Amino acid sequence: MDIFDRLKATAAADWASYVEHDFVRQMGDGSLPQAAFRAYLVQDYLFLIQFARAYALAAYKSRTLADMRAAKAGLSAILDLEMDLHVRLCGRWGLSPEQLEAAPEHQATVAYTRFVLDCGVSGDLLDLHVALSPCIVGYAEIGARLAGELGPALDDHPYRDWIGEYAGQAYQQVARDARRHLDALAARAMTEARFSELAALFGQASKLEADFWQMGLDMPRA
Ligand SMILES: Cc1ncc(CO)c(N)n1
Repeated sequence: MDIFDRLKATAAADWASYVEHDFVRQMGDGSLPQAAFRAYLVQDYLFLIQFARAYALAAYKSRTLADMRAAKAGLSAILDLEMDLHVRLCGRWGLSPEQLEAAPEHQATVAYTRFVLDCGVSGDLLDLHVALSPCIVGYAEIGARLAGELGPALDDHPYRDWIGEYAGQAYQQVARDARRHLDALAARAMTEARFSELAALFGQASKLEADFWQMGLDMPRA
């Protein structure tokens, strides 16, 4: 069992509230209203801008080149891979990257991103990577699960671009690397006494992910 599986098992209920959220279920069966998906995706763009800062902070907090390269990989996954999806999908709805960047941040976006940034500022590199891990590994898990359930039906599914992106080779590899790096970091920096603190951070980040999905469901109705 790697550190990620241990964290997930310890924060099992919070993890389930995230990866099995109604938003995810509705995205999978195609019943998610497009307005909810749009509201979510615009906020997710703002979320990614803050997460890019969190990876830059991880580079700053790195004392080894290996840690710095892992932070750089996270930063480029956001700037060079993931954000393209948002720009492409929002472009179809007539939204430019400038308009996305200028959108007001929802409280759920502020809460989650600033929580993670604070974990990095007040803690060390392990705290920061633990707080970041539900994001990257969770989306890889959700994407792979939905793609697996849909099989060939993914081809003409309303959310095929999103599911395909997170189930795709490139993203899956980023998540595997992030998971391996977290394990190496824990082997170096974690004491058993610290584990419950880290599990609490992990559980909190998972809850904030669930709140982020919920924001997507609630916003069009607000
Ligand atoms: C809210 C959220 N969590 C995780 C990811 C995956 O990077 C994302 N794009 N957005």
